[in-house]
Amino acid sequence: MNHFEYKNGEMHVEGVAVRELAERVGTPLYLYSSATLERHFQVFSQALWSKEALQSPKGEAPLIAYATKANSNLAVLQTLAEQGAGADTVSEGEIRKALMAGVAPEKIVFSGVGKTNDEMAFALKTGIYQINVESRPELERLSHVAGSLGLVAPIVIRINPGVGAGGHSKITTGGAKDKFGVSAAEAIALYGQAASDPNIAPMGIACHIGSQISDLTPMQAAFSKMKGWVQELRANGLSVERLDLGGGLGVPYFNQPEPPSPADFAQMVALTVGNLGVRYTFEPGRLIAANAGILVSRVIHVHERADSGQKFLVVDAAMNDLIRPAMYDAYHDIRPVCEPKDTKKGTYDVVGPVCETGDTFTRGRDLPVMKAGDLMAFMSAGAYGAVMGSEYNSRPLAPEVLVRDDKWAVVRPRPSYEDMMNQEVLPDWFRPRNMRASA
Ligand SMILES: Cc1ncc(COP(=O)(O)O)c(C=O)c1O
Ligand SMILES: N[C@@H](CCCC[NH3+])C(=O)O
Repeated sequence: MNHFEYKNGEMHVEGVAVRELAERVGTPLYLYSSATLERHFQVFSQALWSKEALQSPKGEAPLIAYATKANSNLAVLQTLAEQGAGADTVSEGEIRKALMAGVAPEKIVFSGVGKTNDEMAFALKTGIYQINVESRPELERLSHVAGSLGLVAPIVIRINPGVGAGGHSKITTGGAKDKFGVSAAEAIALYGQAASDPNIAPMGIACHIGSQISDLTPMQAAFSKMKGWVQELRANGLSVERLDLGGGLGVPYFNQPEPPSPADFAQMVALTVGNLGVRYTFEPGRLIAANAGILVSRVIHVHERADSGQKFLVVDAAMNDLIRPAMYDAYHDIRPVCEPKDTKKGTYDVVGPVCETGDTFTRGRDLPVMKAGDLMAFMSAGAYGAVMGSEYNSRPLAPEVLVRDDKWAVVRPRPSYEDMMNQEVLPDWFRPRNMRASA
């Protein structure tokens, strides 16, 4: 069931008309469907939870740690926490948000190549499930931090399997030259070192090879290498209780290769690494959030070049609201909020007001004919949308609205210009003496 549908010619999110929300809250704005978030989490989790080969020896189901970075709005996190989601986090801020949303510490994973000592200390004191260690200096610092707190750090070591995959080179993480994780040989040496360190409890290994992966082949290749390394560690007399296989499964962005379903993914995982005597962790982000959200924008005007006839649809959303097209040449389907009666199409470059040519959502796209004031939606914008927003060009961050059935709530308001500027004022004492208010 799709929760973004046209009813009486108008796009609705669940039971709420998008036009009405745009009028009440103003544009640009992000809209999320609770039902879609819940459904995506359940479909993915059930696919993995239903596989007997993926139960741990103690009978635990895999931990599904939602990759908070995809959309860390607290209301979104809370919605997912209520479904049983854990959280894959990459900063103290994300750990704090996950906790505030009600995710239990024992369901929180902390990844990232540059955790600071303070962040490590916070994670340890919180008692999270595991820290995914990505390098030797990190392991050494973690040992020191844990020792000084009198705590033992539960870790897995992130291996860079040398198999990169994903929708763009900037989001491929498992290639041998990518910054994430250590080589298998180094991981095996580090694991041994960790096992003899009283401040560290090595629990297993982790990998995550990229994002927007539309083919199971590279995942299968990486996972089967991971299985080999679990066996190698055990052959060295080391205990391995956990295997974290990351996230990365792609979503159907309109006009792109259809990615494998969660059921196909679960089947591949069970066949490749099932029954390994470990507890599994998965870290889906985009899969849960991307198609649960849209960015709604209004056409400011249509600029038609007099000489060439090139038409620019100038809209009030910009690259500061949704950076994916500028950063990864990403494709987002664009739909009118109100279905036009006329089936005529126009060919448009859709651009925002920001002073960069990169602030172009698409070039030469055939869309229904649009005019100033019309509303349109960038589809599949629930993941890596609002979270990557900035105030570039002094534009306030777009507000976020969560819908459930026929109810809605602003779950992050648009900041006022005063809020935006309050922090940036030059203190009086800093100014030349003769220019101070007190002078
Ligand atoms: C370690 C880790 N886990 C999970 C994810 C989530 O990826 P995705 O949103 O593609 O599922 C990422 C992002 O690529 C990541 O770096
Ligand atoms: N921000 C990226 C995904 C990054 C994945 C996180 N490691 C995107 O919008 O596609």
